[in-house]
Amino acid sequence: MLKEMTELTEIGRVRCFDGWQLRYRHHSPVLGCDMVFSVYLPPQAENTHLPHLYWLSGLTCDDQNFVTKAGAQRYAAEHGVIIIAPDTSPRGDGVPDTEAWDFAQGAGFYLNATQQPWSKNYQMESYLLNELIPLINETQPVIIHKRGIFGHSMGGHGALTLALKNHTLFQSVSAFAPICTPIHCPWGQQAFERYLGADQEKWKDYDSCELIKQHGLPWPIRVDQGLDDNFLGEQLMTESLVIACENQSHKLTLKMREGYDHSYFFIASFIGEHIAYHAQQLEG
Ligand SMILES: N[C@@H](CCC(=O)N[C@@H](CS)C(=O)NCC(=O)O)C(=O)O
Repeated sequence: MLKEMTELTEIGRVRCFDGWQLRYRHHSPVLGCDMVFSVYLPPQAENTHLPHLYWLSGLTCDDQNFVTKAGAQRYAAEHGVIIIAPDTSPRGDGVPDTEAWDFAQGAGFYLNATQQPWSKNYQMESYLLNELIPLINETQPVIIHKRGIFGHSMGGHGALTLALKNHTLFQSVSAFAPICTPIHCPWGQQAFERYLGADQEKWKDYDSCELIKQHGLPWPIRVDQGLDDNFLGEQLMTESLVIACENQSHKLTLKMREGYDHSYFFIASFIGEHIAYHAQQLEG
């Protein structure tokens, strides 16, 4: 198993801000398919191990949306942080899929499915925690106790829930336009019903607002949200996160950004602030 995990094939290497934007393929025993992920190594990585961030993307994305649109490399080079961008679901002909753009391939919701036919492959939570993180620790120049996580929309939900459940594994978290309470919005309800089944009690383990009720994080949550985001009211429900944090006296730094929508133009506008935020949180 370990040997299988370490067999990485480099499929991309591009110079970027004096570092390298890399892309790898590997077989994932956890997901039962081949997976692709990207790693940005800033120039400092030539000589030393560095703090690192996992970026989780949103619906319809693979690793390339963030790599090509967010403009993160400039700031990662400035602050000396490595960024790992995984895919958003298992992939390939052998993996069950649907016609819908917001369910199945491209929409793994960073959970472990329990229902057929999804449970065989849709194990993104285990993939990230038990396979990709050990693989990165083994193969990239990362400081293993300086690990942050951030993401967008479905990936914001993933970042928040994974951080809330693993606050010794991660030391910082932030999100752009996260799905704050998937158990209450159409995207989440559709996905959780099919991945996790009808018992809504089981859904709570993947809902940031529920997890904040159960236990908070020892460090703040940082969120940016565009006020012109078409998904804000029906799908993202930022207000629920505000209330959950207020009720638990949990520190939330929320920036509502006037005029910004849900796109990567919004992410690109504030990615520098998020990377600086994580770099500071991971300092010391
Ligand atoms: N149906 C639209 C909406 C989905 C959407 O906005 N997806 C966000 C994440 S929830 C995204 O990052 N899309 C890819 C991109 O903008 O590159 C699409 O296919 O892009």
